[in-house]
Amino acid sequence: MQHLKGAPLVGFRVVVGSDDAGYQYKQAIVEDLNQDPRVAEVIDIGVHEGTLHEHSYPHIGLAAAQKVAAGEADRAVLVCGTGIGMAISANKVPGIRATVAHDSYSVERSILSNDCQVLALGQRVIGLHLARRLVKEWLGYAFDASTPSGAKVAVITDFEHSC
Ligand SMILES: O=C(CO)[C@H](O)COP(=O)(O)O
Repeated sequence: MQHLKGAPLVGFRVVVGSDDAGYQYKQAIVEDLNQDPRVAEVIDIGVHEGTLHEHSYPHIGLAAAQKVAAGEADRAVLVCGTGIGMAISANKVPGIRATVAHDSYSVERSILSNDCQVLALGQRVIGLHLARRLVKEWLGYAFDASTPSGAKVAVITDFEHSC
């Protein structure tokens, strides 16, 4: 992902995943991201039609977060019934900051305050149009480690490194 101050963000590699309860929204989000000029690569890690029940939210949430932590993707968007299980799972991977966010302000702050790489959404909680809009907005924000928020996020990173 390229981030030149003041210029639009481009070149995102985004992992997208869901369990069976988030499959419909995941498909729509994959389609949107494939059309988004800011996105260089969409990595759909499932679930897929025909194997909807093969993997549950922890499998997908952990696998997506591992890709981000390994530097194979910049961000991940994950959908389950509530988003909660995906966020909990993704947060177990060292270096990952994942959150559920179902409103514009929280989506904005999840990047600008918290440098979250993972956005989790609940298909059983919000409407499809809002989910799609939130993902679009989410790609418009970049964290700036030189702001006061940078030092706060660094406390979390330092703690992880000390464990
Ligand atoms: O929302 C979920 C986890 O947070 C998941 O889609 C459904 O989980 P379940 O209620 O345990 O089936």
